[in-house]
Amino acid sequence: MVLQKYVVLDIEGTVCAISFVKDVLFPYFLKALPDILSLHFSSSPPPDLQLYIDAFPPTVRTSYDSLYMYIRDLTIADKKIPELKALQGYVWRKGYEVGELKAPLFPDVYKVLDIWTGANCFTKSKRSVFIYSSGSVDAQILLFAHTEQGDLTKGIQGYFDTVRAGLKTDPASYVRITNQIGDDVDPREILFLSDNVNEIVAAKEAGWEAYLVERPGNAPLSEEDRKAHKVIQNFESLI
Ligand SMILES: CSCCC(=O)C(=O)COP(=O)(O)O
Repeated sequence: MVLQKYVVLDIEGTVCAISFVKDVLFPYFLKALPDILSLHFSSSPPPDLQLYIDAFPPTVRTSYDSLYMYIRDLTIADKKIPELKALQGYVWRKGYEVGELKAPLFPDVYKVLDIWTGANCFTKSKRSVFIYSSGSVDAQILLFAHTEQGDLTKGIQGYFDTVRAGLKTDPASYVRITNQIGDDVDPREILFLSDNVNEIVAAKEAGWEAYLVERPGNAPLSEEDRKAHKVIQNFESLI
């Protein structure tokens, strides 16, 4: 039996409700988008914004309307593509910094993160915690820095997104993360928690231990999923 010294957490549907992303973060982004694009097409666009916009295909960057519709449609379809995720993080930064956005993590997440990584944690309970999400690394750090219970980033050892690691449904991404966590890390020492069964399957193929997380508001799990994978409803069952 191998002890899982490392825990890798998905975000949406695992540490916070899907509704925070779909009903709060995405609408915030869509509301800000017209102003952001007007700024980009103005006579003095901010240079940092230019970099984010330049990542979109040249054919859609030709006018405000085509770029607006392209980005809006990608957001509504919840496309997990890096240029969209990077721009979303850019827009959410202001929302978090002015206090308009705060991430409501599930109560057990705060409690268990403290047990795993807090200053008072016993050696036996200690875990190194990492995040792996389709949201950009910048957006992940913002979220954990602005939770309803304050800044949790001190307890998190590292962040992975699809740019750093690859697609979450590809076993090779989990192999890349294993190597980035440390040269001598045995994949069996890593526990992955996610609400997405395809991600759990990919992580297991890379040799990780992986549990499905069932939270209120998530898509229902099939009987087959429940038979094939360990399912948890609360991180407290891990301590
Ligand atoms: C941390 S960014 C907000 C969530 C997000 O944009 C997203 O795509 C969530 O993806 P996940 O892989 O965490 O389900």
